[in-house]
Amino acid sequence: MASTIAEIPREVLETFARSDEYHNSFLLRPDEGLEYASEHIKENGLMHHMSVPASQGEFLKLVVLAIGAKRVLEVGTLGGYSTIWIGQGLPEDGELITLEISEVNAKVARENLAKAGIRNARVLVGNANETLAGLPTEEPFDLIFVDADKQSYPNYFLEAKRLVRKHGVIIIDNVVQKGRVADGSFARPPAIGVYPNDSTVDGVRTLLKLLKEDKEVEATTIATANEKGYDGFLYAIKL
Ligand SMILES: C[S@@+](CC[C@H](N)C(=O)[O-])C[C@H]1O[C@@H](n2cnc3c(N)ncnc32)[C@H](O)[C@@H]1O
Repeated sequence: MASTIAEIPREVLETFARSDEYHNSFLLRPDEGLEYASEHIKENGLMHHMSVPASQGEFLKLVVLAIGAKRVLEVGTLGGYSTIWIGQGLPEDGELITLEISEVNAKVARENLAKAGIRNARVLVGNANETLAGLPTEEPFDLIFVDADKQSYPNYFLEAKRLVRKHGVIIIDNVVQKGRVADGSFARPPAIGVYPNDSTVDGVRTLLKLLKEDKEVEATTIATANEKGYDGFLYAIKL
């Protein structure tokens, strides 16, 4: 049985993209560093479609500015596109740590960050599950942005909650996935018979179950419709 929710007609996707582009044309300023990064990510064969859309990058920067963040942690760097947006919101003495499993991606990200003039960012290479476990709680983060392998989301959330300050913000990307997360035909692994099996969906579902029981955070899902289709991110505050 194929999922019906996941299949968004092309005309609808085009409407999302057109609308996003229209709004961006009024709200986003051209930025050489970000434009260079997008191209450099493509030239190096990285999966550029995995970078956040520009409107979401601006949102991350706005959150950094709104909460006066000085220490930010990102899980999932790719080529550093979202890292640049976050870095642009940070003050001179701010600190940004971004975690990436791939040495190749990290190299491209470091080049992009240097070109964009983001000097206070460090890319730490390794499996984020292990890197996070080694980060101390003594210097908590103001904002943590999670955008890596979805099956690790439950652990990334628990680590983020441990490492973020009281009333700090945790943003977790791709929690809607074109509606697949809420689509019962995507079964928990191991899937059987005709049912599709998707561990990225399962990671988000487990995260949502954790949040339902968690009295230490307040959270909501912000759905997004843009050039990348229909998705959403989770916005949480540690109480
Ligand atoms: C969606 S991309 C990140 C996009 C980036 N935040 C942006 O918007 O520009 C996810 C990244 O997470 C990395 N990743 C996947 N599993 C990981 C893991 N276990 N530890 C650290 N990084 C991981 C991937 O290599 C990939 O570069």
